[in-house]
Amino acid sequence: MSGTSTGLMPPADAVTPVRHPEAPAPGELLGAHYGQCFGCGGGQPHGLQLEARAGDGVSVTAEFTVRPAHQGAPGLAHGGVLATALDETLGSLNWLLRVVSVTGRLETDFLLPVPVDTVLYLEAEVTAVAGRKIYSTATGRIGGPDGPVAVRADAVFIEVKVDHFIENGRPAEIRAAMNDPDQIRRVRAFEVNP
Ligand SMILES: CCCCCCCC/C=C\CCCCCCCC(=O)SCCNC(=O)CCNC(=O)[C@H](O)C(C)(C)COP(=O)(O)OP(=O)(O)OC[C@H]1O[C@@H](n2cnc3c(N)ncnc32)[C@H](O)[C@@H]1OP(=O)(O)O
Repeated sequence: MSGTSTGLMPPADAVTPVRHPEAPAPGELLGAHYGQCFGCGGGQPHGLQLEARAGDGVSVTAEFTVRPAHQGAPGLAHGGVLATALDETLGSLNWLLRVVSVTGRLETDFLLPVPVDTVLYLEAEVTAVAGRKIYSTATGRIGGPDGPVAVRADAVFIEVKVDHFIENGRPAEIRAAMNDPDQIRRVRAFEVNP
């Protein structure tokens, strides 16, 4: 773990992450966890529409194409959008652990500017688990797996129950999600009785 903040250092009792036996096979597309998610949902026209695939062990890969709606400076991706791409890729590690978790801390290094039309190739892996704390790291490369690293992040995600969303989300969206069979099916991948 190369995080520089104290909260990103796994404690001494942290353990090696274990891929869930029913995790999607390496290479399998993971799909959106929520259709209206700004990071991965197909229902957000200006969203990132990031597509993640299961990797080996507790890892994922993902691709995100930078579009004009994602600009900060002329012709360049906004840093917050790039942080979102890293956050979303790290969040999709949930599918490999079969645990629901949310970002507690995300530390991002921006190493190169990322032009519009770039395909950002992302890789993320869980490095350690300590109780509810899931430590992970990610990189984003320009153009493909052998491209130069433009952004990188270290994170700690915190495991939550599905109730976290039910209790905190706006009621209208929660009701709609609970009435959507696709959404319930996705949640069942994490918990039997959401
Ligand atoms: C049918 C209904 C439909 C539902 C559909 C749902 C589908 C779901 C599927 C998949 C979802 C995946 C979504 C991924 C999306 C991409 C990722 C995001 O952007 S997530 C959004 C941004 N993040 C937040 O909004 C978190 C806001 N924060 C919180 O809610 C709380 O602070 C929370 C849950 C993180 C922790 O609160 P506590 O009260 O549960 O727990 P405490 O006791 O504070 O912390 C537990 C342990 O974690 C450490 N911790 C907490 N925050 C930390 C931090 N910031 N840095 C380091 N450690 C932290 C603490 O020190 C503690 O550690 P010690 O067990 O004592 O050793």
